[in-house]
Amino acid sequence: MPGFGGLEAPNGDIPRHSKDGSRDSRGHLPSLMASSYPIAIKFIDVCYKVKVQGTDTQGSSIKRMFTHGSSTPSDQGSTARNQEKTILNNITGMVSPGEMLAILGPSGSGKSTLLNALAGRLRHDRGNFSGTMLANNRKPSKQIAKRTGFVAQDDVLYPHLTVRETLVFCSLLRLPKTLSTKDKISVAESVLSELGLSKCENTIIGNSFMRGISGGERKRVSIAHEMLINPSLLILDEPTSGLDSTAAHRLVSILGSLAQKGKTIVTSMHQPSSRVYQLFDSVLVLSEGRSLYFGKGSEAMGYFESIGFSPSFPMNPADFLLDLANGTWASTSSVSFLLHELAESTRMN
Ligand SMILES: Nc1ncnc2c1ncn2[C@@H]1O[C@H](COP(=O)(O)OP(=O)(O)OP(=O)(O)O)[C@@H](O)[C@H]1O
Repeated sequence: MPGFGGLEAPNGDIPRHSKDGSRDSRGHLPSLMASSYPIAIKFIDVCYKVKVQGTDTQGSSIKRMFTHGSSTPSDQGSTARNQEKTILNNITGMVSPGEMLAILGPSGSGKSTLLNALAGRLRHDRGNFSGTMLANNRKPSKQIAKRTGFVAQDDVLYPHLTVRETLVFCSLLRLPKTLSTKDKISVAESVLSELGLSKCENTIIGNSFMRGISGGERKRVSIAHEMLINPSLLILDEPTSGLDSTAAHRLVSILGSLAQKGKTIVTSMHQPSSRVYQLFDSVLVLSEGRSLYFGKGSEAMGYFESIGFSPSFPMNPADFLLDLANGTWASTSSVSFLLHELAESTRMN
């Protein structure tokens, strides 16, 4: 298990790009990919509940639509009432600089909600958030938010621009005025090559009507877009969705190399291959908003075996964990049974 100590942030507000655009002894801009401000994240007992509207009689609101509001005898007495839905239920974990944490779980298990919570993007007016969220052992500040890059599931890119134009345009808009135009362009070029986009730099982004770059390249452009501001914490929601396993492996390898440069990477993933799974330092497995496992990816199978859950033939660990989270692994492995076993083993340790 990763230690819970976390790195202390350096004192003061260290700029991500030096304000005067100063260069090192060889005349280069400061390294863009190395993190000058490491961020360690801890989240403890995170809960998120939302109010959803329910009715006493199932389907009565739909029936009312078809009967133009006139109530049927069976509807009489049914009233709309607010029910509370728990989307995240006591989720605890941490990730340090230099590490990649993968959040795994079936569709609807709460992965995106947790990522939004970690990025400070949860709408508090839409739900009730509780728990502790710490960045470098303190309440996340605005400085942390500025150093956080978020790559959403659905990217928004201009289809008519080429890859290079996209990144240069974004660099000119997002980087500080104190950097010269030439330096901003060189930042864009450096990110472009770091993410392996040089081959397609002059191809348009495209969309469903105009053929452009491939799906994998598109995902890398979205990541590059965030990398321009040299974030210390990079959060990605399903960056490999729609990619084949080779492209997914390539993309996650790039994320791994960013982590090795001191960045903190948190990513959700739907169905990683075993090759991709090996690249994760730690994994958090969610099932219906509850945590089934948090720890080193390499120790997950051994852990489940120790409490009586192991596949009868060699399996991709990610597939096995997803089967557990879905409750489809074996007849006795319903999620509630598994959670009961986990609770028992925690109580005994
Ligand atoms: N504001 C909200 N109001 C009501 N339900 C919500 C709200 N936000 C999320 N949910 C529900 O919470 C559950 C978790 O959603 P979330 O998007 O976090 O899941 P996910 O694991 O990321 O799913 P996917 O892999 O399909 O993207 C879903 O059932 C979703 O419908």
